[in-house]
Amino acid sequence: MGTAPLRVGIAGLGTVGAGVLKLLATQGDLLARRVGRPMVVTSVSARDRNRDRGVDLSSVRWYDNAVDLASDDQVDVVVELIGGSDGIAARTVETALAHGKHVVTANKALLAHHGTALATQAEAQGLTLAFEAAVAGGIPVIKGLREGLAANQVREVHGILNGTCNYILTEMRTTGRDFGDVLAEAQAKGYAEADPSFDIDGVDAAHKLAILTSVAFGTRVDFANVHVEGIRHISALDIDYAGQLGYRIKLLGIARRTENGIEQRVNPCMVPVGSLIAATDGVFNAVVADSDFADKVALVGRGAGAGPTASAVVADLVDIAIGRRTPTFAVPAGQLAPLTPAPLSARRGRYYVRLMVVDRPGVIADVAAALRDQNVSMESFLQRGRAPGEAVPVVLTTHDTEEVAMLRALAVIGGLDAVQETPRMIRIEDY
Ligand SMILES: NC(=O)C1=CN([C@@H]2O[C@H](COP(=O)(O)OP(=O)(O)OC[C@H]3O[C@@H](n4cnc5c(N)ncnc54)[C@H](O)[C@@H]3O)[C@@H](O)[C@H]2O)C=CC1
Ligand SMILES: N[C@@H](CC=O)C(=O)O
Ligand code: NA
Repeated sequence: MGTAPLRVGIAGLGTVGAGVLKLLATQGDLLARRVGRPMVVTSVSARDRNRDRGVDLSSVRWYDNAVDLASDDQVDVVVELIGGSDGIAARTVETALAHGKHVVTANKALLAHHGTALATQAEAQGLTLAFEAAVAGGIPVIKGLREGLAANQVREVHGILNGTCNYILTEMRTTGRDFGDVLAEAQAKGYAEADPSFDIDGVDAAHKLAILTSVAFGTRVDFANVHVEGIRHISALDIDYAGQLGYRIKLLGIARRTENGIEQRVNPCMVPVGSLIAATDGVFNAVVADSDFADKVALVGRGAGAGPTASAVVADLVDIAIGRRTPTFAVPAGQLAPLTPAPLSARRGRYYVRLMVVDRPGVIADVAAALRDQNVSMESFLQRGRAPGEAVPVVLTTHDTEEVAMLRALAVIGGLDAVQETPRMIRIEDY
């Protein structure tokens, strides 16, 4: 350590990279006072050298190839802000570690796929691999879990982990705007991934959940065992019915310890209107950890965007500058346990179902019979208006039931002549 500057190389100068440059330029004095030495950007790499990023880079070394930056001997820490699970981002991080440099990254895709291996590589050399920005943007959720809740056994972590989806669902509900329009706006604001299908298909939230699970439960990062559903099929009709029933629809990530193993899933859920999760709107994320001694702890904040994400990146740089070190995923990488996945079909809980049903006598009796045959008990039933001979929405909610029974009943219901579209099922979580 000492008072020598911490020399930072930044690979990737897009939304987050430019945000980090701006933050370091703005807060330089404050940070130097806090860590006892300056943090200096010595090298950068991006695709377009000529783009104006609002910061003078004339005295900074420029690399067309980020992998070359990763072996620059005037760099102590490589900040990887390119993105992608493989390719250039992975090679940059591996090269940096191989050259004895600490790494800070916001790249959840990379960590979800290679987190355990990279942590092993970093820890073997006494290096830091830090990623606060990778999960829930500016919210200090990794530090909160890993350091703040270090004394606890975590039972469950759940929350809103994708700002783009939450922004879309919020705008659709409050303004009635079209899905595609709102997505374009989220992209313009710098919230979405380079390929926004990662956001709307739930993959980005699943990457983050896989990382959270590892930190919370001391298991190897296991993205392959996350059940993933996105928000493409959520219609204005479902959002409206959710409101009538006293719920909001949110895309949630849930990691839960069960008697069958650890359940990891990302899917749209209905949550009660009065809950913290329901009240978390727009680009905000919320993460709730339930643990044995601390009980429930909730963190809420901006999950995407230049400023909040840069704040998390620089917080990791502060740790490196002052020599504050912890195992990458809370437990030394070599001691992370393999994850035993709990089958999602074992979930017990309530369900919302929407059917598009031809309005004719006897149909509802057939639906009710299919539910009865699987021991699924109905809690409420809604059919508004009549349109004899035409398809009308029919909505029902269930009491607690096993997912496997629900799915069997829906397979029968979906096969009825009078049911016109694939039944839509949304899990209800009483958070
Ligand atoms: N945008 C956000 O709100 C958040 C983004 N992240 C993550 O941060 C990372 C960066 O995201 P954004 O800044 O939004 O992306 P972006 O697309 O705005 O920026 C990517 C940067 O990487 C550079 N790049 C691409 N290929 C390159 C190559 N071969 N060599 C050198 N540079 C290359 C581009 O020129 C660009 O400067 C991703 O991993 C993303 O998932 C994490 C949290 C929030
Ligand atoms: N695309 C992501 C960015 C932050 O991780 C999101 O929308 O949450
Ligand atoms: Na974070």
